[in-house]
This record gives sequence, C-alpha cells and structure tokens, in this order.
Amino acid sequence: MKVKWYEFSSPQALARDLANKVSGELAKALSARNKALLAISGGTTPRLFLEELSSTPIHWERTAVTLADERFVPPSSERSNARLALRHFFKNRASDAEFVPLYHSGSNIDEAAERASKTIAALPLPLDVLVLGMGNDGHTASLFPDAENIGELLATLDGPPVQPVVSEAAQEPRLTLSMPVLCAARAIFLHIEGDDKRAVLEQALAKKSNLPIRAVIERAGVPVHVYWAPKG
Ligand SMILES: O=C1O[C@H](COP(=O)(O)O)[C@@H](O)[C@H](O)[C@H]1O
Repeated sequence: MKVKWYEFSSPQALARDLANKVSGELAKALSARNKALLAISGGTTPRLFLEELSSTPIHWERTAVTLADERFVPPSSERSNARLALRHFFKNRASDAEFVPLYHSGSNIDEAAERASKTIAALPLPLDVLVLGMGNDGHTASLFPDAENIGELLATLDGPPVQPVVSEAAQEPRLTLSMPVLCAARAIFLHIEGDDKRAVLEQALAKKSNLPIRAVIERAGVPVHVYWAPKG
C-alpha cells in the first residue's frame, strides 16, 4: 500500500513536525501558483496541529482553506468542524487565510451539499494539501462505513465535489469532499493518535477490507503520509 509512516513520541512533537511539513508543501504550491488550496479535517485530534500551523510563516493571504468534511450543524454548534478551525487555526499568521466553509444552511442535507459543491467547484482544484483524520471505525473525511450510500461514495469517479452522507455512526447528516476530490490532492497526510487507531489502520492496510480509509489510500494519486503519536 502507498503509505509512509512517521512516528512521534508525543502529540506535541507530531503537531510541530506535521505543521512544518504542511506549510512546506503550501509554500511550494505558492511558488508555483498564485493561490494554494488546503483541506483540513475536524473532530478532536487536529487541535494542536492547527495551532502550530497557524503560526507558520507562509503567504496565508494567498491560501484558501476548506474542510475535508463537515457536520450538518451551524458554526455555533460544539460539533461543527468550522468552529474547530475558526478557534484553533484562523488566527496568528493564518488569520489572513481565506476560509471556504462546507456548511450551508438548507432545508436538507442534499440541498446543503449542492450549495457546498458550487463553492468547492469554484476553487482552482486539485487541493495542494489534504490533511485527513480517521475514526476508530475506519471512516475518513465523512466517508462512514455504515453510510447509506457508501458503495456509491467510494466508487464514484466524477460528480459533485461535495457529497451528502447519512450514517447512524455519524450522528448528524454530513457533507464530505468526494473521493475524486480527496484522491486527487497533490499531497496527502493522515493524522492519527493512539493505539486503537493504529490497530484499525494496520488492519485496513494488511488485508483486503472495505474500510473507507483503505479505499482512499488505494485510490490516492500520491503516497499517503501517516503521522502517528501515542495519545497525550
Ligand atoms: O467525525 C469526524 O471524525 C474524524 C476523526 O475524528 P477524531 O475526533 O477521532 O479525531 C475526522 O477526521 C473528521 O473530520 C470528523 O468530521
């Protein structure tokens, strides 16, 4: 499988190294093009990394930052990935970056996905850098193993860049970047912490599994850099 492992002794050490790698990739993109595109993940793991990244010295004013996935909740909700990004990333030097949210109010998740797709389609894709997370069930972005449409989500080769997801495990409906958008990123990092997630990922990589994380790694156009540390 196309993965490169990087292990750290603590979440702090991981966060510093990952922030430097991601800002290095963005700096390369910014020297080749006028604008760089970054997609970050939500959940609980990325806080320290986002804090570190926010202080790195690149041309954030020429960088657009979106999310790999979002929960169908407004930014005022504790569960919002946008809220996490606004609190932990869009500050320090990165306060100059442009935020491209996935959340749009709408009467249902399909309508919200259509609106988010228009926003993402207007960006100069592909993503320069994608930083994924992973849940203990092997989901990444909001590609949940138990999603009603998971077969279609993983197999799709084109279509709208943002897809709606309904899954019991996810709690609320979700918006996720599509497989083609995720897998076309020029650089892909997977940030996981703790022995449980390590075991899930190792299993997904070792044997033929249907887990979404494996599907993304298999289809990605570049090797996935796995950043792991024990839980803090
Ligand atoms: O629900 C989500 O879960 C994954 C993993 O989150 P974590 O809390 O276990 O770090 C995350 O990557 C994704 O963006 C988020 O929406």
